[in-house]
Amino acid sequence: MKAALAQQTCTACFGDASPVSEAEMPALKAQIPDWEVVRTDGPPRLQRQYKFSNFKQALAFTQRVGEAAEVENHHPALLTEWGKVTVTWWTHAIGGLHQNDFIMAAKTDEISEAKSQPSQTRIY
Ligand SMILES: C[C@H](O)[C@H](O)[C@H]1CNC2=NC(N)=NC(=O)C2=N1
Repeated sequence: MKAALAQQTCTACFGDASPVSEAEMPALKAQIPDWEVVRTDGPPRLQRQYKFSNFKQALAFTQRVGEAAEVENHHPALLTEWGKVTVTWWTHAIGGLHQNDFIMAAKTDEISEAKSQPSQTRIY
């Protein structure tokens, strides 16, 4: 069996890479059930909103997702608000959805499930 999406790594993606086909979509989508495929306004995108109890936690989550994006060289749109973060994944190079977007959506879910880091102790 293929490794779970969250355990996979992104492949380098260029303009000639194949987008995920309509036939492949259901099996991938089933692994990230809380994500929505948004098809309005431009390329199809994967989108999910995560809830938090304050701005600080939302910002810390945003930072962790950003760090994962840098590791994989695949970057989301992140909207950080009081108590919520909206994460949107798509592949700019192909103007659509690539396997990388599904991998990163699964990794984002894992980050949200990980115990949050204790906040830094202030020394001043
Ligand atoms: C040059 C660099 O590898 C590319 O611009 C990467 C960076 N991060 C990216 N992120 C996303 N979401 N799509 C891309 O096509 C993309 N391309």
